[in-house]
Amino acid sequence: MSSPSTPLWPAPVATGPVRATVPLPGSKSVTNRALLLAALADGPGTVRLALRSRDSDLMADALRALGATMVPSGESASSLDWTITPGPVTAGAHIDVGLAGTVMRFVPPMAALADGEVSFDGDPHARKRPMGVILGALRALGAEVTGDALPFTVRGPLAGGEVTLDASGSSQFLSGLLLAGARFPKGVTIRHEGPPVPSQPHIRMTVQMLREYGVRVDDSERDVWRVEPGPIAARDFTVEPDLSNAAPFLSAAMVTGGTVVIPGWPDETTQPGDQLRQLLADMGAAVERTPEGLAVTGTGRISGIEADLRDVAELTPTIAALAALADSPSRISGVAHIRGHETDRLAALVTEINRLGGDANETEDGLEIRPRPLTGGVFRSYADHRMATAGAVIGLAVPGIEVEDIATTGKTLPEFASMWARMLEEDR
Ligand SMILES: O=C(O)C1=C[C@@H](OP(=O)(O)O)[C@@H](O)[C@H](O)C1
Ligand SMILES: C=C(OP(=O)(O)O)C(=O)O
Repeated sequence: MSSPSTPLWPAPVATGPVRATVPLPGSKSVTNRALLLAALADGPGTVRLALRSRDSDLMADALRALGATMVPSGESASSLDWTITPGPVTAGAHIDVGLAGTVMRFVPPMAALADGEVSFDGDPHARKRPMGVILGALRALGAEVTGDALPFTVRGPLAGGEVTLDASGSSQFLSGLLLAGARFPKGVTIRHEGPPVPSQPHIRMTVQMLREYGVRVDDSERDVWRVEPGPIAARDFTVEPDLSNAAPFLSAAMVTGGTVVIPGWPDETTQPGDQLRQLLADMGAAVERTPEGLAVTGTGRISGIEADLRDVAELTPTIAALAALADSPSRISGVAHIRGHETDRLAALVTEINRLGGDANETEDGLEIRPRPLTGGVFRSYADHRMATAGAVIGLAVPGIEVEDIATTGKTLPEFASMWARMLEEDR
């Protein structure tokens, strides 16, 4: 059970319909791509409104260790601007990836540009996250790599060229190779062979951002991506709000029958969190773009959902939390690979929902969740930010929920607990 090192957070129960406007800091996925592209660019550039969180700090530290000069300015609790001056990618560093998929999958291909060894390790659970596919690809492209999981070392330089891999375990295997690929002497051509690649919007995010940084990318053939060798153009880049982190706040509107507005919701975006507009509507919310931002209004009743979440896998914990509070059964499919996320999310969600008296089970590639009254108790987070926020969502409606280690939300949203409290106090 819990120990003093993982304190319990009494999840606040909503006393009425939530009415709040919740500005969100920058997207983790966009921030960490932009920082890396800026560090590989052909001159100094800026990344504005970057997320400030554990995952983005780890990325900044890694880029510094590999030779980039990273100067922060305009810092607030959860946001800052970076001025980044690239340098030659240097060997000899040890990189701590924490539990960040974007650091453990995006940085090794960049490290393979160095003329010498770079070593990697991370949190205990990071050693369990799948790495073999991308490390095998780096070997095939000419780098020397020890190990198939963390800890490992990468020794470049590599030539680049063509590689075939199975990215069904994580879209990040593709994104990592594509992001640094323009700097490989031969560029990179990646052919995916295997079951469908998850989190496709994140691959589109990678391709679009590469193009915005002046890189030529051909994604015209299904399951094949080609990045031409050439410079990455330095630029001034501004990060969008994190739409996946909007999920628990918008869920609060659904659970309490209130309204939550997220300012700055982009008209067009590659972020998978944009699909919350449809998913929450399917579960019974009214979703509206207003001049103030995206407004989600709930009725207090939540409909169960049948959804393939393969493209938006990182939303699964929040959707499962809503499903546990719904008045009809839910079936979530397409997300077998989230067993390799921050924790085995399918096992964790079933264990925690059922511990509260719920009725959930794993399927081969997802979850089934049937309505049942829940009771208070400990909701474990497994060092997973999205498990912690899922517990907070359930706690709005179920008295006595105590979320273990709410500070783990610092992975992508260090201010979560105070933002949650402010949302519940606010009355627009
Ligand atoms: O590239 C990215 O920024 C991400 C890709 C996805 O990974 P998977 O493809 O492993 O699901 C997503 O779940 C993760 O939160 C962020
Ligand atoms: C899967 C996630 O993160 P990571 O970038 O560590 O893979 C997530 O944020 O839900």
